[in-house]
Amino acid sequence: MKYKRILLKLSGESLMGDKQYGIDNERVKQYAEDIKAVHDKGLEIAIVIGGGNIFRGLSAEKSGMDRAQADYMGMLATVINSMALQDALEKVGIKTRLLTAIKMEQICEPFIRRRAVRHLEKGRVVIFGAGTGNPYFTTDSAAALRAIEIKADAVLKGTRVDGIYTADPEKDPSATKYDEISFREVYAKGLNVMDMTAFTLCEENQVPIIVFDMNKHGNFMKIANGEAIGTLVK
Ligand SMILES: Nc1ncnc2c1ncn2[C@@H]1O[C@H](COP(=O)(O)OP(=O)(O)OP(=O)(O)O)[C@@H](O)[C@H]1O
Ligand SMILES: O=c1ccn([C@@H]2O[C@H](COP(=O)(O)O)[C@@H](O)[C@H]2O)c(=O)[nH]1
Repeated sequence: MKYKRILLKLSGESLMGDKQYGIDNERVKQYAEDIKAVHDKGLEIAIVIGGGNIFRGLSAEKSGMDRAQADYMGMLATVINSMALQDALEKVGIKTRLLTAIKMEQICEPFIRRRAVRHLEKGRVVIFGAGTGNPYFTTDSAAALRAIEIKADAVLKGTRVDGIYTADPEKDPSATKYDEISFREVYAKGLNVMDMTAFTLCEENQVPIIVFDMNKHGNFMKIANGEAIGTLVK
C-alpha cells in the first residue's frame, strides 16, 4: 500500500446510483466491498460521506429556507448516509465506528479526535458524520479538516468523475483531464470539483488530494496502491 492512513471522501450524490433520490443499496454494497478489499491490506481508513442525495443547505436556501437551518438538515442527511455505509461495512465483516460532529448518543459516539485515532490504530474503519458540525461548510471541508486532525497521508475523493478536468466534464464534453495539478492552478482556474475551503486547508497542511472515480469497482484499490488513475493535487 502506498499510504498508512487515508481519509476517503465519498459523494452523497453517488450513493443514489441510478435513482433520483436516496440510497441505492447496490451502490453502498459496492463501496463496502471495495473498502473491505483495501482495509484487508492493512490501510487505516477514515471516511466522510456527503449528503447531496438527500438534502443540500444551499439548494433549500434558494427555495426560501433559512440557510443555517437548512445546513443543519444537510448535516443530518450525512448521518443517514453514514449509517447506511456503516451497516454495509459491517455486513462484509469490517469493524466500524461512527463519530458525529453533532451529538447523537443513542446512535453513535461524539467526535473526539483522540478516540478517532485510537479506533484507526485498532483497525476499525471510522466514519465521520454530520460534517464539521457547523453550517456554511460542506463535507469536502469536513473531509479536509478531519484528514488534518487524524494526520492522514492523503484525502482520496471518490466521486463520479474520474479526475479533475479543465472544466466541469458534466457540462463541457470537450474538457480534458489533468493527471496532476497544483493547488495554485486549481484556484487560478476556478476548478470546482471540491470547495475552495477544502483545497486551502489541504494546501496549508501539506495533505495531497486525489480525485478518482469511486463508482468503478476496483478503483479504490488501484488508488491505494499508488496507481495514477485519477488526478493528484499537491
Ligand atoms: N473541473 C472539474 N473537474 C471535474 N469535476 C468537476 C469540475 N468542476 C465541477 N465538477 C463536478 O464536481 C462534481 C464532483 O462530484 P461530487 O459528487 O463529489 O460532488 P458533491 O457535490 O461534492 O457531492 P455530494 O455533495 O453529494 O457529496 C461532479 O459533479 C463534477 O461534474
Ligand atoms: O460541515 C458541514 C457539512 C455539511 N453541511 C450541510 O450538509 C449538506 C450536505 O453536505 P454536502 O457536502 O453538500 O454533501 C450541505 O449542503 C450543507 O447544507 C454543513 O452545513 N456543514
